[in-house]
Amino acid sequence: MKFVIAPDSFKGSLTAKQAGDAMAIGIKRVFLNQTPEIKVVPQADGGEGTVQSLVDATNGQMLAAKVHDPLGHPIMAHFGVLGNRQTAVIEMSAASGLQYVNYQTRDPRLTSTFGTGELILAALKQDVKEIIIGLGGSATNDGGAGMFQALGGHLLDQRGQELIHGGAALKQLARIDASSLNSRLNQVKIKIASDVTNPLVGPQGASYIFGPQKGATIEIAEQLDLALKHYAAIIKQDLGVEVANLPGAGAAGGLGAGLLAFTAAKMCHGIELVIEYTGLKHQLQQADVVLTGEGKIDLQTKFGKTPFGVAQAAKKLVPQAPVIALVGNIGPGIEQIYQETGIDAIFTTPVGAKSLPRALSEAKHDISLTAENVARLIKKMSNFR
Ligand SMILES: O=C(O)[C@H](O)CO
Repeated sequence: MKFVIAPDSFKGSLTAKQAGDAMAIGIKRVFLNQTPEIKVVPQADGGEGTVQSLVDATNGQMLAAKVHDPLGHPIMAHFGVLGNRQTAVIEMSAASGLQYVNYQTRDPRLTSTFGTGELILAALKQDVKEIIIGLGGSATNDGGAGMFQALGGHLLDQRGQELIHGGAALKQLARIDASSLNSRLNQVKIKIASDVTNPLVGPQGASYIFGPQKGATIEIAEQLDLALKHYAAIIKQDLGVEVANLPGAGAAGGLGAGLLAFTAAKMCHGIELVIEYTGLKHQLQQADVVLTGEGKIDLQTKFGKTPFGVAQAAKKLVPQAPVIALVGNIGPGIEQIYQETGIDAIFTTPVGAKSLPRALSEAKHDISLTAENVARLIKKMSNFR
């Protein structure tokens, strides 16, 4: 019997690999003497945990770089180099994420993706041939302007002065000078693993939809949207690239647009990239049971989150194998999840009623126990066949 275990991380408690290993422990307890084949293939969808999952799944390496946070303070941020040594993987939030600001300091008019550009420079120094950049969880709304400046580009106002950092300053942009952009950028492929498909501007754009979680009031969101519209117009004028309405351009405060405008980046679905780079499809061959999971499953899952991607791949390759999701919590819309994702059964893992901190600290034990129960059922059922 072959089990393929391909979960996302359980945010706040376990990495995807730790969650997968916990499931494997539970299964082994049941199939003690039969040594089933168990493949743990950690997954992610481009959001938080993507670097760790890809590094774990490929026996890669985590590296640290000194960069600047969204407000310009020096920090150490991590990125990964995959086992093939050809591919670097970055989460923009490692340098420019919401975790670096608080209620008092958050201000998307001022925060910058400069640190993400510095992380890209650190990845370029590793002599890789491609860079995967995960977008999402940002504290920024600068359209990737800071990233461009860190990479050697210049954003100039009417007087030829460099723009200061932050989304609000984009309103002053008069000219883009990409002549001194780091030349290594032309030699690498850049793939964007985006968490959303929103455009850069307009009612569904970066400022109105994601600005509020970064501290924007309605007035500030309006100001930032106008600044991004102006930025997109200058990008079109100087570089001939139309970014305003591209799907995903509004991800991570418009960093999607910046990457598409200033580099030859390709926009991809996060989970599809991760499935490809972790070799999940190969591992799924001959699988009898597929286990996946995440911290919370809900309606958003069907918009490309990890269990959805895993279930879709499994249904194509091994349609007879049940796909079972072990999750920390189930949100609304479970019927739709069953109908539209290909997941056959969902089990919550916390054992008994407990507080969130306890559920998080006991996650490993509880996930093993739930996997053990699933395995007991599978074993019994397989005896009937
Ligand atoms: O960072 C953000 O703005 C959101 O996660 C959407 O990408």
